[in-house]
Amino acid sequence: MTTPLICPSILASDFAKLGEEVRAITEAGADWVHIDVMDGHFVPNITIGPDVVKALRPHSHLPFDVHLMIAPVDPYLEAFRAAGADIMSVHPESGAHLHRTLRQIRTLGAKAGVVLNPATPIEGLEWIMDDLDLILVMSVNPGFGGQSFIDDQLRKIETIRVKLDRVGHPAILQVDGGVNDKNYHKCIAAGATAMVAGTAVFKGGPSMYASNIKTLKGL
Ligand SMILES: O=C(CO)[C@H](O)[C@H](O)COP(=O)(O)O
Ligand SMILES: [Fe+2]
Repeated sequence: MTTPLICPSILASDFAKLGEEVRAITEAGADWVHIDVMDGHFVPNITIGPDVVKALRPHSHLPFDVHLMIAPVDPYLEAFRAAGADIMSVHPESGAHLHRTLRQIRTLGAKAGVVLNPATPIEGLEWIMDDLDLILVMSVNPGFGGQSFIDDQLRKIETIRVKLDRVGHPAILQVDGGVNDKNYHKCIAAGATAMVAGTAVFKGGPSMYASNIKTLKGL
């Protein structure tokens, strides 16, 4: 079994100390920094904009994995890329032309990800495979941290894993929402290669980050 990438979601960090928190997870062995961008319209919560991403950029050399939960998303891609986003993941529901959006992300020099909500079917993936670096399966409905993992989504991960392997597609298969020390191994067994975790990484404060990350890696 391969060791998954751990992508702590800073949504669960102390927002009064964001720079410190990003440095702390970087030193604790995180692979990517997952940044949840919410607009209070596509999802019922408001979080981080490009200026905050830009301010955080000097605090870590790790890839910034920016999960865009905003609609429309297209007008903001350039700003997030300029602010330091390395991976930008979008929901099909956040714009009329997903294919164009994914191409635009790559044209900007970032890796392109598509995010599937719990109710979003996987059938549409077939037509965007050539334009994808990452597929993110949401194991909660997006909008908030600290929700419970929806077990059904393991079947979605498994199905996508089979499809990727069948054609040798190199996309990263990421899971986001409610990932913890009780279910991480199920995500890995289903074929996920990257796991987002907010609550499970930040619980216990900075002295726990390294051991929390190690646990999720199965080490
Ligand atoms: O995209 C998200 C919510 O929309 C977050 O990345 C996710 O909820 C992570 O937090 P937790 O691990 O606490 O569930
Ligand atoms: Fe997320």
